[in-house]
Amino acid sequence: MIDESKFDVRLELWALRIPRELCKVATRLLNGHLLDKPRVKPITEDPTSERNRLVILSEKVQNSDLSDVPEEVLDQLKESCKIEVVPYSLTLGYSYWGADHILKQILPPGVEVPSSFETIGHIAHLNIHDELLPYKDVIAKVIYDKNYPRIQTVVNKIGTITNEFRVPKFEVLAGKSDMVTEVKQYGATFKLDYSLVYWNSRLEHEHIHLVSQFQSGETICDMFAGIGPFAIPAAQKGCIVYANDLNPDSVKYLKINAQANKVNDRVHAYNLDARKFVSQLMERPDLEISLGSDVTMERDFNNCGRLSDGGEIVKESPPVKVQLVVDDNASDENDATNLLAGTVSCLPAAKRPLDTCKEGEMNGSSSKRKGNNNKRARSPELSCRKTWEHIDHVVMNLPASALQFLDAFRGLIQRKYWKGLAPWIHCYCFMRASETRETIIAEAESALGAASAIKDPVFHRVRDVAPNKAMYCLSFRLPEGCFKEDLPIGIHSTDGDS
Ligand SMILES: C[S@@+](CC[C@H](N)C(=O)[O-])C[C@H]1O[C@@H](n2cnc3c(N)ncnc32)[C@H](O)[C@@H]1O
Repeated sequence: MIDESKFDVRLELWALRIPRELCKVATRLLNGHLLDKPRVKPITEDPTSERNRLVILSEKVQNSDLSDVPEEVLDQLKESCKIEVVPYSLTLGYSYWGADHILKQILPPGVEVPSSFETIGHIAHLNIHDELLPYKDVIAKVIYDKNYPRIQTVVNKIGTITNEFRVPKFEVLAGKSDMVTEVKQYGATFKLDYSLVYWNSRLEHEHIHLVSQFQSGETICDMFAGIGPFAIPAAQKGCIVYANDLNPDSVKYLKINAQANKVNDRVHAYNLDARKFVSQLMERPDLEISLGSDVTMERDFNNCGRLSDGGEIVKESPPVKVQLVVDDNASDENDATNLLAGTVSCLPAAKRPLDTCKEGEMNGSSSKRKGNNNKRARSPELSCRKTWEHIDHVVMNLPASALQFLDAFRGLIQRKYWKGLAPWIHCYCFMRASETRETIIAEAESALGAASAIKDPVFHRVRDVAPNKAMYCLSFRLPEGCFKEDLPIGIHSTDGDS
């Protein structure tokens, strides 16, 4: 498909034939007059003799009398050996040139050369503009050739993302059709199927920036967790994370990743709509049963269900409404399955309130621990979370609509059960040129309910996503006005009451 010989550039140069033991001396003396091309060594074998080497001179040395090299340099060289000047031909071919150079020659003049791409493990993700689509195969081939073996699959995004899982459609343009890959971020490993789940390598700094605000031992609720780029590092830091995603494939990989990073006893995975998830997590159950053993009880999960082997959500019946005390000891196996199956072990309700579950007691101080997180002993305190009593941080990374999901918090928390400060909400959103911080806050407050003024909001610019559109994170403490007792009569959470 590519005629590689078209990229050959032949250079006619001069070289010095010298005894091989003088290579070092010659290189030092001829500094500034040697061939200077990336990835090409200026000293090479002499095809006529084992005992000699050829020292290739720069293109600036144009004559065999070496008149372009200062006389004192030549004199010093001549003191060491007899100098023989020989012609030297060098061909810089397809394998020599970078993708940018080759694509510039292939593509029409004036177009932007698409030689950069997002890397997801072994996959290169291109967004080829319409005008360059006729060249998509050759572009992919060049990018593949120039980045192999690091890159083994080159894909192009087709159309715009329309599905709720935020997963683009891709066509594989070069290399193997394997979309399951592995990404490393700040010491964590993430396995994912890029054709089935959301992933954005450009958010790496943001993931770690947000997690840096969490303290070991805190409870985190991640409403749109994906495959776990907030959840896993937070758990590695010593947090207990309740992580949810509507996409069953994301939950599948979230659990795989929790296991692979040895934090599966700290990450509890759910496959629910985010509104239902927070309401089930933060609303106090009707009836508290504390049996002091692992007696299995059923719980009303309303319209949610468990993950079947095929990944669909299976509805359970009959519903029995009891308190959910999360069985963290079951988390090694499969949290989503345990919880969503409607069968949970009712462990002893926390013997101590949450705020006594301190870092050092919980896990031997994971943040200070060197090396692998899994070396800590499993602690019974991992089971002590009552999420309707306290959650420290809620992460909402679905920028296109997370603000609207804030309505899930209306009247959700009951002050009489809640312990400590209201949770921090970290709500990602887009801000267009026509919008301001004030309009974003107004939208958030409207979703939270009329009585809920957001105090001391913190805006953090994440990245520009288009010329007139930036991604932000709006952080604030859930306003007091959202507590059930303070809600004006008639305003309720949209999903928590079902
Ligand atoms: C922008 S991605 C962010 C994922 C992850 N936090 C990250 O940073 O990679 C948004 C995620 O929300 C999930 N999602 C979309 N709608 C949802 C809903 N109604 N409830 C729960 N999750 C949802 C998608 O499947 C997707 O994984």
